[in-house]
Amino acid sequence: MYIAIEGIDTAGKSTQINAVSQNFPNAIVTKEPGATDIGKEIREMVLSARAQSKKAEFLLFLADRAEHIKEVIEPNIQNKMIISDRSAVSGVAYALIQGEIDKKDLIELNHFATNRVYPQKVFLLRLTKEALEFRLSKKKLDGIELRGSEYLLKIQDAIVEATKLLGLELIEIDATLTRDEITSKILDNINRESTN
Ligand SMILES: Nc1ncnc2c1ncn2[C@@H]1O[C@H](COP(=O)(O)OP(=O)(O)OP(=O)(O)O)[C@@H](O)[C@H]1O
Ligand SMILES: Cc1cn([C@H]2C[C@H](O)[C@@H](COP(=O)(O)O)O2)c(=O)[nH]c1=O
Repeated sequence: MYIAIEGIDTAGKSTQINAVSQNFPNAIVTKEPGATDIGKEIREMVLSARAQSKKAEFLLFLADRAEHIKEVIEPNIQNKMIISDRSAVSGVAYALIQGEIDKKDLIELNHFATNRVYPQKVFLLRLTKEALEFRLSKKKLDGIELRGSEYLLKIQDAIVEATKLLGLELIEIDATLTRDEITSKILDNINRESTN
């Protein structure tokens, strides 16, 4: 099974991936951007937010995604549990908010990059404005986080739209619950699927 943990910056994705993966010792734990050699270089470029063109930024994320699908997802999707920190859903959501690329093109370009290989389940960790601002205040912000909480909250809504546009299953979880409560909700959902 290929699952993606989605959410805006500081929603608790890494925390949950660490906890959930303890229950799947053979799982492939991966992320976008930056899981492959080329992806690591792309990650540095995009997080410094140097691209003047939003289209260039989108295409860099898409190049990272194509490499990730080819190197990490496709070789493992048949027989391994894959747990990914972000996915094409983030790609579509961030680009929806930029507004420079037509929705239909966004989806088609992602189909092209991914060979239509997508997560079977997308878990969205949903933050409140207060919790987001508190968590941002506790860390050194990268170029994208410096765009601010209003921007990130729009992305959170766009994640829901992106999941629908891609036709994927979305499970929303309140990211202000305790770490253990969130982990249990994710595991219950995954296990419910595998016993059906
Ligand atoms: N359920 C929770 N309750 C309170 N704090 C939490 C919870 N989950 C994570 N945190 C804290 O919030 C901060 C961000 O968590 P984490 O790094 O897991 O988020 P992230 O979504 O991976 O962030 P980013 O996208 O910025 O890398 C950390 O300080 C973490 O300890
Ligand atoms: C996949 C993807 C990501 N982003 C943004 C989202 C975050 O601000 C960063 C990634 O940082 P993280 O610490 O790994 O969460 O990149 C984006 O704008 N477009 C994308 O396709």
